This record gives sequence, C-alpha cells and structure tokens, in this order.
Amino acid sequence: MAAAAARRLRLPVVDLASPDRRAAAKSIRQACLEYGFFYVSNHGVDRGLTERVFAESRRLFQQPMEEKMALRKNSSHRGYFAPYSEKSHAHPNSRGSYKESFNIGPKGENDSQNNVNQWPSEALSLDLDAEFFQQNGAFEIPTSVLRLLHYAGDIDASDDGNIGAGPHSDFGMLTLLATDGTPGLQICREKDKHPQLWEDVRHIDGSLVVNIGDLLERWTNFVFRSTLHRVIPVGKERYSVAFFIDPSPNLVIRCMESCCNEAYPPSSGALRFANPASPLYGNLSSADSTATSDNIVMAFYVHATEGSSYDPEARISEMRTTELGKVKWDLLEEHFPLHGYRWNSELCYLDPTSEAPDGLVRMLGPEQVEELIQDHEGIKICDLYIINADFADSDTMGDE
Ligand SMILES: O=C(O)CCC(=O)C(=O)O
Ligand SMILES: [Fe+2]
Repeated sequence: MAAAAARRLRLPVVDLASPDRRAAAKSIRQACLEYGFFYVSNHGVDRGLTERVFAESRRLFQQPMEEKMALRKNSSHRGYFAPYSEKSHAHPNSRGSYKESFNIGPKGENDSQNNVNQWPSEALSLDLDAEFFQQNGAFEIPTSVLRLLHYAGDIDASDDGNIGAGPHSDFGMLTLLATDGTPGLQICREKDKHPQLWEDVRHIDGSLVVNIGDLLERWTNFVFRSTLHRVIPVGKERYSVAFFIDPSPNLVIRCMESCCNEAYPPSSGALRFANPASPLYGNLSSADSTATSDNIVMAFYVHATEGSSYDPEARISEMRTTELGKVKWDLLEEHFPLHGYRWNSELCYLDPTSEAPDGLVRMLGPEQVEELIQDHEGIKICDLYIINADFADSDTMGDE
C-alpha cells in the first residue's frame, strides 16, 4: 500500500553533545520549519535503560488480554488502551488504529527535569533566552506522559483499511520517540495536498525522533510545524516508546514575540494548555470519554463567573470531543447548567484571533455554534465563557 509510494526522507540529526550550541539550535530551527521532525543523537538517555524499557514493554504486551484489560486506562488516561480503542479523525472510515498502548504519568514534581538539556537548544532555535521555558514556569507542574506502544505483526499490509496509528498530529509541545528499529512511521508534510505524500522516517540506531506538537506550533505562531504522521503495517511486529512533553496546565501561552512581526501578526490570543492524555485532564468533566491526544478534534475550556463581568482566570472545567459533529447547541444547553448556567447567564466563545473581552462572541443558538466551529478551523482549543453563572442551585435552569 502507501509504503511503496513513500519517498526517502533525510531528516536532520542534531548532536546534543555538540559544543556548538548555536549550530545545534540552527539545525533544530531548520528542521522544525521544514519538517516538524528531526533526530537527536548523544541525547544522554542510557542505552541500557532504553533496552530495559523495551524488554518490559514486550513483557507487558505479551500478557493475555484479560490481564491487560485489568489494567485498562482509568479516568486519568493512565493504563492500558486496547487495539482499535483509538480512532484518528483524519481516517474516519477505518476501524481504528490496531496499536495497543500503555500510558504512564509523572512520578513526582521533579519529572520535568529529565529534559533540562533539551530546552536551551529549543529556546535558542527560536531566538529566545536560553532560560525562556523555565522562566515562564512552563514545567512547574509536569504533565508529561510516557506511552509504551505495540503494533501486532500479523496485520494484512495490503489492506488499506489497516493502520497501526491513524494519521494525526500530536496535541502537546514536543514528543520524543524511541523505536525498536522496525519501520512503519511516516510523515506527511503537506496535509492538504492530494494525493497525500507519505515519507518514511527511518530508524537511526541510538538516536531519538523528536517531533513538534500542536501546542508548540501555536506558541510559535505556526513558525514551527506540527506534522501529520502515522504508522502503517509492514508485516512485522513493532514496539515503540513515546514521551509526550507538555507544559503545566495553567501556563498561559501567547505567540512568542520572536515569531511575530508585521507580516505575521499573532495568529491567536492567549490560551491555556491541557493535554487530554495527561493525568490532570482526566479529573475534569468530559463530553466524550473516548477522546485521547490522538483523536481529539477540539478541547473546550469552560470559564464561569458569578458576577456579570468576565474573569479569564475563572476556568472551571474542560470538555473535549472527537467529532465536531457532536458539538450541538442542545448538547451545550444540556451540559452547561452543571457549570452554573442559568436563565440570566450569557454564553460566549472567545474568537481565537482576538483577546477577551473584545473577542467574546455571544452564543444565542445553533448559528453561533456553527460560527464557533468555522472560527476554530485548524485550532483545537476553544474558550467558552459563562457570564453571570449561578452556583447556588445546581439542579434546574430557567424555571425560577
Ligand atoms: O509508534 C510510533 O512510531 C509513533 C507513535 C505516535 O505517533 C504517537 O503515539 O503519537
Ligand atoms: Fe504521534
């Protein structure tokens, strides 16, 4: 199938041990502008440790399904995800991804320090101060997730409907990926081009694949690219380990100044980050419990105020959906009383191109739901505001 059409791709390899940090930053920048993917070598992750992780992963996935299902993902999205439990919205007709996976959340408060050596190069590549990410408190509360992945080998590669991981872009900031050397990972640099051209990301022994997620794409005002990727069957079993690096959920993100100018003004106002695969996310209410970082098409941040003035810090919950078709006026109306929406409340969404309060658009019915979806084309985070919410009586709405 598509494997035959794939072109040979030469992604840059960045040597993290290189004393010339400027040169490393330059090559990261070039890779992020052009591909959204690159390799890192001499990354400091011990080879023995990587081998042990792969060995444990094999042991885990080789267990009978019953045992694995006993570890089924919990409400914090930690644990086991069975084959076909995730479906990529970019592949609506397929049965879903045949991969099985296992998510592990952060152990403690200092987890994010695993990656301190990566950040200076990242920051320099954006012409920022080397301490930029630390100073912004980007990693005060670590939400990163380690995901073990297993792709079965006995999958018919000639059937186009069979896909290991459906086409998707990663939701968060950066992903580090280690694979067992089996091919299958491909990227599509121009997702709107038809037919799509898929290129193989080959394995380089001892190096990690790094890719940019949607959040960093927006943070960099779309200068860095979050690239569509997938895993296809190659007639061989495959293991990989992905580490999704995400910032604190309460970090407020605005397009970096070094990525904006007159010709490229900021593409969006402030936004906050919450990865649906992160442990913190699962504690919040959801509209669609099948949503994961792979298949989410929109995350709604719900803000509510008791007074009549809006308060951008008043975020009370989140909802996410895997199908925009599910976002309906009656569904919102049904859901919002839980968040203090009453007869005298106003429901607004924030136009992603402007700042609150100017960008607040009043929602009066289905028409504004459609406008909301149009305004958010290509943007996965939508801020909803309930103004004049009333939390005193949470049972009824509108019949006082
Ligand atoms: O297994 C791989 O090589 C890629 C996995 C991936 O893209 C993901 O889990 O987001
Ligand atoms: Fe991915």
